[in-house]
Amino acid sequence: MSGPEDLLAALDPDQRAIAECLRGPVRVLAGAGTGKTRTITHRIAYGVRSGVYAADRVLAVTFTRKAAGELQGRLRALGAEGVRAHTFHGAALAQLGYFWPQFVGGPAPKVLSGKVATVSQAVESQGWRFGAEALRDIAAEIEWRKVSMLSIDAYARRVDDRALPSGMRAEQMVEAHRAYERLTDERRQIDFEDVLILLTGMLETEPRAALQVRERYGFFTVDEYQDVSPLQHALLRVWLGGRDEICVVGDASQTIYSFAGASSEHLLRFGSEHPGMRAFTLERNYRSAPAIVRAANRLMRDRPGALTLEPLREGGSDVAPLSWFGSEHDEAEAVAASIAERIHVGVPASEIAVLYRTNSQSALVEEALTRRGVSFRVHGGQRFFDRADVRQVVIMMRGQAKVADPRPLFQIVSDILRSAGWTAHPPETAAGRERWEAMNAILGLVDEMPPGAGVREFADELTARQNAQHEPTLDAVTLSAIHSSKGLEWSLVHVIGLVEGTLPIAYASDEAGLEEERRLTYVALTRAKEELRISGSGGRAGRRGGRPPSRFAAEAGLEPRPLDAVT
Ligand SMILES: Nc1ncnc2c1ncn2[C@@H]1O[C@H](COP(=O)(O)OP(=O)(O)OP(=O)(O)O)[C@@H](O)[C@H]1O
Repeated sequence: MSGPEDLLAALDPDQRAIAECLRGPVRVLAGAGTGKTRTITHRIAYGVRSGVYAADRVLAVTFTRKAAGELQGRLRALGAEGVRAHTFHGAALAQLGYFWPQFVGGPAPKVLSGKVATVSQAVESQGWRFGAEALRDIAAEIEWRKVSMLSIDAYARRVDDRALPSGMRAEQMVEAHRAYERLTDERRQIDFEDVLILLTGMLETEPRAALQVRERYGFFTVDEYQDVSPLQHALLRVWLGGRDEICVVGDASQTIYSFAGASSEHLLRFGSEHPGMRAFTLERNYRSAPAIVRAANRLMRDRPGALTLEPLREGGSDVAPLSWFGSEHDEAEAVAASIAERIHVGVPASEIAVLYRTNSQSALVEEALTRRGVSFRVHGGQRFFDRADVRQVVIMMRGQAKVADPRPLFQIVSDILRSAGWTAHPPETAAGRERWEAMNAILGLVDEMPPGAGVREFADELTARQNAQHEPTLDAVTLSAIHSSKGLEWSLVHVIGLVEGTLPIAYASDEAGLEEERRLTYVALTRAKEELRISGSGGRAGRRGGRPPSRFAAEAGLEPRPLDAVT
């Protein structure tokens, strides 16, 4: 492998200055597509390979397992193997499991996979009945209280300012919180947020535990820092224990989890918490064609903390105005037809995404794509390496690695896939197709192996990817909620449902709510590299209606032309 300096050659001067600033505190304000992930991975790899960081003392933190997997994969590719990339939750869970037997005794309590079932029982124990939606709202409210670090009494003092499910009184909501906590205590269960709360408390009160963590981790990097919650922020502070070896990167315009307690204030006020801060800004956009960057800039113009992106790429066509349809059904059909046509002319399916505000919007597009035989993958569904068929193949590959096999790697791998049911031609059904694409993606990884690699190296690569949840690219169109698309990019992006009531969503009625919807739209638009298509429809499937186009289309300069509009 080349020397550490070569790593810097892949960066522009601004990015390079950040990579070379290896000691904290460092804050990077980076607009969409300006290479912030590239910059922080190179910075970490440069620090490791130049000997400033010991790889096993570096912790890179992100918000989703997918992002952590990506980060881990990119670091590995840059020769920073031993660095850990985790979500806050993943890192906290591992530490809690480690310290609990030492400082509390016995195994750590079981973590609930979700709250709604327990909330439902808690509500029932009070003799109340609420529908499924209200139960989800109560669970979300419990989450919000915990990530905001409010005790139930402190919450009770603020409950009057909170939006509650219809028919629910403020005292009932507070009592629901108490009943939920009683139930989980009795059952010795903890939830997602408790993991962070308990670990933070333990590190604050057990100096020996704090010392161990601080010895273990000396250098912290947090990606997407604009979405840090007060609870995550508190945990980060105890991890640091007064040290300044931290680099945070984020973009206030991409804060899309305020509803769940996140706040870009931590990013914007980082300097007052870390007075020696070295501040950097990245505004050159490498990702998107200029017309896409212009639309994104227009949408965010004059918003607090917004950066103005400078398009670096040249060419590309204009972004077409909002396509407006009579119904969601017609919109889904048109989007699927256009995608099928683009694939037909050679755009890889893996470079196409359909993004939407709420998960329920994907069903019509799924149907329309299935009818056209287009493979797709719903992002946020089952994780690649959790699929039973993929797990089986990984095990078979490890078994095969134990025997000396002189055949070329491609042949060995395709034979194993065949014995797991893979065929050279795709099956017709959607489920069969999904499985086929998964097998194909494994075969595709053979091409990424260095020349001369054998089945043992391949099995090791699969295992490393499995451990890091670093998924291969599937040859399929991605369907994703905008929230889950953060950090990702595709050549062609369709943003559907740009309609008042959907984006912005109906319940975002106050200023803060609308601004969050605007940022969500900004995240969606800035995922596109070459081509961005936006659409909406006046009527809901099966219903007549007259909802107008989203205000954000006009604000981005993409309002429907009068001729396109169907009223
Ligand atoms: N110096 C560079 N030279 C060439 N391409 C670059 C450079 N920096 C970034 N890019 C490209 O720009 C795109 C965006 O980079 P990256 O994914 O790191 O951005 P990001 O800032 O994390 O984006 P976002 O915040 O929107 O998710 C990628 O395709 C990346 O390869």
